[in-house]
Amino acid sequence: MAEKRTAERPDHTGDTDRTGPAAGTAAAEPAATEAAGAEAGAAPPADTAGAPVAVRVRGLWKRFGEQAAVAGVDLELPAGRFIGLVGPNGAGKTTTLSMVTGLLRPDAGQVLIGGHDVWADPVAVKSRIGVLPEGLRLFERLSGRELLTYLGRLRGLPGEEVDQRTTQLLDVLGLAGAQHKLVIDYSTGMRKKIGLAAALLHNPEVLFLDEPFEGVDPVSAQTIRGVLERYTASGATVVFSSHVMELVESLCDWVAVMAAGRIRARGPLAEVRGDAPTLQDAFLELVGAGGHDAGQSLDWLGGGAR
Ligand SMILES: Nc1ncnc2c1ncn2[C@@H]1O[C@H](COP(=O)(O)OP(=O)(O)OP(=O)(O)O)[C@@H](O)[C@H]1O
Repeated sequence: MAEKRTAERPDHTGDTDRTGPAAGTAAAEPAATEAAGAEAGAAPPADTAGAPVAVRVRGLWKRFGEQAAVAGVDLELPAGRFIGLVGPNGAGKTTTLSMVTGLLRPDAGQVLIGGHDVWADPVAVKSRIGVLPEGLRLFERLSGRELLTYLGRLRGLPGEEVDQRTTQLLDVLGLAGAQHKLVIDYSTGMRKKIGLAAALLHNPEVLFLDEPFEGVDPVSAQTIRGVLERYTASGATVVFSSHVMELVESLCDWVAVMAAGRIRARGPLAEVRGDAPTLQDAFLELVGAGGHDAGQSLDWLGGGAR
């Protein structure tokens, strides 16, 4: 299916950062046939309609063997928004976020955050972003407080400031009672919350969260929501991936829908949803799941003859 809306958008004249692939990007451009099938070579998208851009992605590719996990992603994410990256299993969300945050080197393409190239200028980028990746690895033998203190000092924050922010974050996220417990003994939800605290500690401009609500109870989810809403209200940007459409619909004001390594639609939530009653319906239509066999072929499953 063609991209849903961006073609109608006016060109973004303030977009001066669109240079070719960075010197720091690793491999050569993918084969011309593949690039032609995606967006490479086409005019870059004008996603943000003149709004300040927090993250600019150009021609991003990643292959694993024969498979193109990310197949020519061009994307501009507007600053100060709550942005949802949604897509079915295996769509390429994690691979994209890993490349955007400097955790995985792309085969081709460029990512700019605050105008800095993620691969050519990693220190400048890493001071501006916070990341809560999928399968977060933590220093398990530190307590929650020790972990935050250590990471805060690594970020170059003064000790007193780290202490104060650590106390506040532990308190707001409901971890004050567990601050002296070793991280290895934290539950899944507690790990998400300490990971979020670590990602927020240096007050980044852009926060990337891969499935931040997975394993988090409803009370904690509400707390996290509050923290993130306050954060975006101050002009910062949140980019998060999720499968839970209701959550994306209730939290995000801007979404990008990804399937088979490509962006299928992007823009303000209401525009991407279009005439569909819910984002879930729009999503199913966009990713072509409408005619999918929802288990009817499993006629042996359930009651009756065994
Ligand atoms: N390290 C890897 N080696 C080989 N294939 C990989 C690797 N990482 C991802 N892939 C493949 O790339 C594709 C995209 O995976 P990715 O994890 O980015 O998708 P996703 O949209 O985050 O999926 P999910 O919602 O299920 O987490 C998948 O087909 C996956 O099997």
